[in-house]
Amino acid sequence: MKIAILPGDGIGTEIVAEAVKVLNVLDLKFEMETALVGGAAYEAHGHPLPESTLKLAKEADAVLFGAVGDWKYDKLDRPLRPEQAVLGLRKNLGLFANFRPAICYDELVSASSLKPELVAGLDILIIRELTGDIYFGQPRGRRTALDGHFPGAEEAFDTMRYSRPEIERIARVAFEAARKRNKHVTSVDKANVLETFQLWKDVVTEVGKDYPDVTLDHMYVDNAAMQLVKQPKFFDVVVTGNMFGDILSDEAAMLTGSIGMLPSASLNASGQGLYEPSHGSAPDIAGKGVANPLATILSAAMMLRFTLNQPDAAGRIERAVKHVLASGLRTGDIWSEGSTRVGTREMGDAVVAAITTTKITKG
Ligand SMILES: NC(=O)C1=CN([C@@H]2O[C@H](COP(=O)(O)OP(=O)(O)OC[C@H]3O[C@@H](n4cnc5c(N)ncnc54)[C@H](O)[C@@H]3O)[C@@H](O)[C@H]2O)C=CC1
Ligand SMILES: CC(C)CC(=O)C(=O)O
Ligand SMILES: [Mg+2]
Repeated sequence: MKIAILPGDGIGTEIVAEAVKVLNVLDLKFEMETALVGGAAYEAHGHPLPESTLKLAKEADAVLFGAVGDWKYDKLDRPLRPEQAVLGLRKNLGLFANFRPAICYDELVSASSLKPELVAGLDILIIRELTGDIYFGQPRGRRTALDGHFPGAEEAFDTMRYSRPEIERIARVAFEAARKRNKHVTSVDKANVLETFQLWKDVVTEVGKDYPDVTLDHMYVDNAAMQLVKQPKFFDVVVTGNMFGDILSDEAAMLTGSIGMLPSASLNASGQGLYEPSHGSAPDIAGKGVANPLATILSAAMMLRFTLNQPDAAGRIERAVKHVLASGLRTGDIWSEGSTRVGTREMGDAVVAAITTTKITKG
């Protein structure tokens, strides 16, 4: 089992180190190879996604990714910006299906931004299409406007687009996932305004006919943003496009206590995957040793379950995380009165200790 380790920038290096530490105590044989990506790769090689990093990612069974980006790269041309590395990996590896589970652990109900009764027992799966939409659509660029409100002015444009097969395959992923859960899919769109999402809604509805056992409803994205905080437990599986999924998953993170709790898996058609926390490089706290590593550690668990076929090991990590939370340890983002504040490394150490010294064994 070969894992490409791509820590990236900012807190990426701190949180990935903790996930690697956890993987190393599982008594499994991994070959791990680390490479630069994002701003770190730009500094060293002049490109955020060097050929050697891409090759490593393609050849590995799975990629464990931290995060990329920093405000200091804001003035770089877009193709050289660190964020292009993660977009490039997603596109090159064909990672079209992004799973972002938003689970509110019992111990973190009080850390949620919502009232306890709204989030206790919360378990939502956001399935975000990851290789299409306005993030990848062509054409895009800058030009002098020929029409519109200000002809002659400089303008910028991006293109939102989805093809029928792209929608169909992500819809199937969502319905299949719902079958293993509470058999409820909410497709989030903006079909009242956008042609792209009218097609989205039509195709999801058609695919839904193959899944009569799954309840399908459709919701406009503005309403979905509201319902997520009004009655989050209405949702089971949410399927949506790249941009709406990006935004809604950060919102859903706060229902679980923190963006530092939201793992993710990005899979291609052959089950190869890139695993990363849903958050970014958090330049505001980078280097301080305070970032929450649990989203990355839980992403490593997803990697073991989804790609490396090690469900027992994945379960051990997940139970260890619960054990650590139950013992009262909290990084700053999930801290509340009465709990014990720890840093990134102590949190990783505690998960390792829970795996190695407590009764969190196989099975
Ligand atoms: N997949 C990736 O590599 C992503 C990269 N980015 C990039 O990251 C950089 C920063 O972006 P932001 O908008 O600030 O989003 P961010 O997700 O990095 O941070 C947003 C807020 O959440 C906090 N936060 C994030 N992760 C945390 C953790 N594990 N523990 C505790 N607090 C945490 C940060 O301190 C910050 O206050 C930008 O360059 C952005 O483009 C953003 C999202 C994803
Ligand atoms: C570079 C961004 C699209 C990454 C991001 O915000 C995400 O994947 O959640
Ligand atoms: Mg995001």
